Amino acid sequence: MMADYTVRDQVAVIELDNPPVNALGSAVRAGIYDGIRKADRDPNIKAVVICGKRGTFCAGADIREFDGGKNGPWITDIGDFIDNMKKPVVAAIEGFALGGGLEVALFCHYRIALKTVRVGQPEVQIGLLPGGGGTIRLPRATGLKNALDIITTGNHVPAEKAAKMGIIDQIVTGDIIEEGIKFVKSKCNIDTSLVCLRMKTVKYSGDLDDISEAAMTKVKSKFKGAIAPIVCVKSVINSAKMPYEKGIDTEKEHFQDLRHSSQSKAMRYAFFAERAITRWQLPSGGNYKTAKPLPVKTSGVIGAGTMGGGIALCLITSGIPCILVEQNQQFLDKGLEIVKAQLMRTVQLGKLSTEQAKKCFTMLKPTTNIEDLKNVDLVIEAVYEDLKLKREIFEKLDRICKSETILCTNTSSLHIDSIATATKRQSKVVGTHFFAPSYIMKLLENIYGTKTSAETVATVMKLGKTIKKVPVLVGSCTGFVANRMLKPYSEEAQYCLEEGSTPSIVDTVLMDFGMPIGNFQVSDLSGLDIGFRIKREAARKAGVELSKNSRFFLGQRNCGLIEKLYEAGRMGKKNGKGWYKYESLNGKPIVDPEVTMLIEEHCRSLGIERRNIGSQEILERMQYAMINEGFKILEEGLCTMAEEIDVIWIYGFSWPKYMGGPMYYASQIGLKKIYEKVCYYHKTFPYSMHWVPSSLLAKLSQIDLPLSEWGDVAQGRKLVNKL
Ligand SMILES: CCCCCCC[C@H](O)CC(=O)SCCNC(=O)CCNC(=O)[C@H](O)C(C)(C)COP(=O)([O-])OP(=O)([O-])OC[C@H]1O[C@@H](n2cnc3c(N)ncnc32)[C@H](O)[C@@H]1OP(=O)([O-])[O-]
Ligand SMILES: NC(=O)c1ccc[n+]([C@@H]2O[C@H](COP(=O)([O-])OP(=O)(O)OC[C@H]3O[C@@H](n4cnc5c(N)ncnc54)[C@H](O)[C@@H]3O)[C@@H](O)[C@H]2O)c1
Repeated sequence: MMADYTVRDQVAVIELDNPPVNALGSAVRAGIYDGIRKADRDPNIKAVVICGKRGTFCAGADIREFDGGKNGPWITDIGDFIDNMKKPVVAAIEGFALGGGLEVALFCHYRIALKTVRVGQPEVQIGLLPGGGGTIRLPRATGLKNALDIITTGNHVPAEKAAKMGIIDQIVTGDIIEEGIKFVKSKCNIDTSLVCLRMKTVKYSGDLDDISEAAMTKVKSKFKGAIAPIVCVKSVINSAKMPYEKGIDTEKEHFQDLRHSSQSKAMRYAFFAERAITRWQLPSGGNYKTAKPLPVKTSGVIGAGTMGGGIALCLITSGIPCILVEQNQQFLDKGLEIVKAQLMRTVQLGKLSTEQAKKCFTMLKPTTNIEDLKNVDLVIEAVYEDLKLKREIFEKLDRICKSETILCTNTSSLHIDSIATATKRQSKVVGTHFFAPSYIMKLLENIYGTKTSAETVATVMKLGKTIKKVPVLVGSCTGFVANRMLKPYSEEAQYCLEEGSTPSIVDTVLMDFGMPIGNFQVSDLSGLDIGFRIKREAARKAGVELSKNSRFFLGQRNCGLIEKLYEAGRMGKKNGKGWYKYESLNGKPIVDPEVTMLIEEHCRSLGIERRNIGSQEILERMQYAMINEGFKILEEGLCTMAEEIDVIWIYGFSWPKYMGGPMYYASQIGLKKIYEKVCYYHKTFPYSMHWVPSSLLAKLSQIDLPLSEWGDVAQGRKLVNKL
């Protein structure tokens, strides 16, 4: 049994024991169920304490069991039994009480917790609803409003707040089991039916239908396309509408439906993918197990522009003092204003108090003297994307900084070695690629160079977690993984325009698929000048003319629309006109007939016949081109597992988690079909290199292997028979 049963001072102590987080698998549920029945039967037992081993109560149901058919008692059987017990039962909580863990605690007559505890119902984040009575009992403990908020967001609630909300009865200090025993013994003479949540009514104010409608509207706009939040709202509302038993039965039906839904399966995949990517390894052999991160107690950021200011903010809000270096006072003042404004916004959103924000700001030391960085543990460079400038800065840093300092670059495209070779400490140079807006976006693409040490990688992987990002380790190539995959995706979008589509049609197709924002809206946000400059730089490097009227550029298919829009002064949202027009800086994109005319004129001048392109074709071309690139990335060993690519798309480009990421999506469509389509488009568009089929994709399309093994095949760790 995975729950220990001991007796102390006439109190039965049931300790959940399932490493590492006491997940509530079938054996644990059986252990609790047997334990409470044993305690109830035993006349020498006066009360029961339920708690967890290893400093934590329980992180909920064992997610790995959801795909299989393991049985054991249903979780609410435990609740039904406790509800009828005369002996008081207390949940003594330390660490986490999440999902089914909180539900077990809500079955108990009382809940006590250490101050450091966090409780929550995070099921919605894996496409589920609380299926162990959470949607019916939590509203009875804390009222409808709080329960709706906790259950539809999945956010953790700290113990003291949970106590104010009525979820926790008492905050305690000291040994949690001792405290539990002391607490529950003081309740032995109480009529348990009076404190049992089943017997309580759900508190709310206003009209139930209005509350339901408002909650539905909120989740539909906040979690577009996701089913689970909608079902969560329905079930929580049921707690006030239906008798207890009916609410519980309906909740169980909803839970089973969601458990088998494609959305929940994808989100469960994403949950484990996020954890799998922490087990990184370098081609040179170092890995997450053997390498020890260096402490980062102080930091520096160079460049307080779009990215640097946000990066500095990530550091200081995580308690790491930061020296922010700019080239002159004017740029520094401008950068500081942006940092201040972002901090204010954080306060407005309730994420930091004014005092906390003030304290953070004191951790920022602005300067125009790069020499001030001499003693910091780690520096992140975020100056213009200019190799010569970056090399100069790294050469300087190498001279100035203590020998242990790790030097990071936020370059979005340059090879790490091309920067690292400016120093005599290549093992300590690494890419830390943040995504705009750098304070908000969760992805941190960490890039190793040929000589980057495992210790350096371990340090930036740990730093990523410390600053609340999702760090993913990748190898170095032009654009790294995220931007390299984005390129064919965006290029196909532009080709669709010149073949007959429009920005709003393409964007609508993508948003209907589940992307929060379309390709051309993103392009307007980043600024069309960026795309234009990248092409101009490529042309300069190759020593050729950038010709907007040529259908070929560097031997490949070319679409000159960006150049034409740029030339027409359309920079994107920043000047109110790009692929769309905007009435204000915060305005919504509006279809602009001028752009439609510009596209049509572009086609006329190049003799391109326009046609109707269906949404399926738009989706396939953008996504399959990018997925094909993903397989090439795996093949080249720049990622070691397909999960890394999916996490990059979820956190870098907001790919809907309920679709699992592009590689997972490919696995659901079937690699045979993807490969055939890639071959078809390659034949149709022979001048787009991104349609050259990946040989790994070709190989995998002939065998049926789970996604978790694609990286092994790519790297030769798993040999597959030649077909
Ligand atoms: C069929 C019968 C159903 C009964 C009905 C149940 C109804 C219920 O309402 C449904 C649920 O509870 S749904 C559940 C609702 N609960 C949640 O969604 C909570 C999910 N968990 C979390 O949010 C985080 O893990 C914590 C915040 C707990 C710890 O964070 P941290 O300190 O950064 O640690 P970390 O790195 O994150 O995890 C360490 C290791 O533990 C692993 N593992 C963790 N939880 C697991 C689980 N529930 N399961 C399995 N494994 C779980 C994790 O994979 C990793 O191992 P790996 O080998 O490396 O992959
Ligand atoms: N903007 C994005 O969306 C984005 C996303 C990811 C990565 N990046 C990368 O981040 C880096 C910075 O980009 P950005 O958009 O923040 O640029 P930016 O132009 O907004 O900011 C660059 C800043 O660097 C400062 N700077 C230039 N030379 C300096 C020097 N010698 N010493 C100190 N400061 C100096 C400039 O004054 C400017 O404030 C680039 O490498 C870019 O490729 C940008």
